[in-house]
Amino acid sequence: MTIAIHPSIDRGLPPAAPGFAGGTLVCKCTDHPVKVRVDAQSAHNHACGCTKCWKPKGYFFSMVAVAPRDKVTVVENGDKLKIVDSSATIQRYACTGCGVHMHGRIENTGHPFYGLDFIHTELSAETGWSPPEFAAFVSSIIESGANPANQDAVRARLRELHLEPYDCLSPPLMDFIATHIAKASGALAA
Ligand SMILES: N[C@@H](CCC(=O)N[C@@H](CSCO)C(=O)NCC(=O)O)C(=O)O
Ligand SMILES: [Zn+2]
Ligand SMILES: [Zn+2]
Repeated sequence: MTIAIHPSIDRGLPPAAPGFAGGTLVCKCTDHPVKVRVDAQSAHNHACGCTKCWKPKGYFFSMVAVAPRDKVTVVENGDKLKIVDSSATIQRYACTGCGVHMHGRIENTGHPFYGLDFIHTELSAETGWSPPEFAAFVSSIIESGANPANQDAVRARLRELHLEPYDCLSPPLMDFIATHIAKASGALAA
């Protein structure tokens, strides 16, 4: 049996559409859904196995990307949103009706990813978003209850999907984070 990763990823996603400029994320509530407009193409889309990112019920991976925070606007029913954990680096705004995370925001201006909001493009009806490029925090699915004995098979399935598995973020993103930290500490010239 094929290992399930994430419904949209298992189904297969189209490539990014040239010139694609965003869409509207809609939560799962049938009544008064929360809507968030993203006026930009997504970047760094990835499958994330961490315990914190929102994922569809029954799956161990989320699909999460980033977009500039000034391009992410709550347009309808924002009163239903609540921050899941205000002490987390990424403040995830979840719908109190259905539990879906609509966007995650970093308020620490010194953070390497400050200025970017985390979004789940599967919540949008538009097609053309950038598809996932890699799989992050794969070992972390064990923290959500995945059987450690299946990890080889999970990584093999991710590779089959052309999503190279990592246990943190991808090497370019980890290098970006380290470079930011080195410049802030003075280890590298700013
Ligand atoms: N093993 C932990 C890892 C959690 C973690 O560090 N998650 C990353 C990636 S989230 C999107 O890629 C992160 O940056 N977290 C910051 C935050 O969540 O505020 C676990 O699984 O919980
Ligand atoms: Zn909702
Ligand atoms: Zn995550």
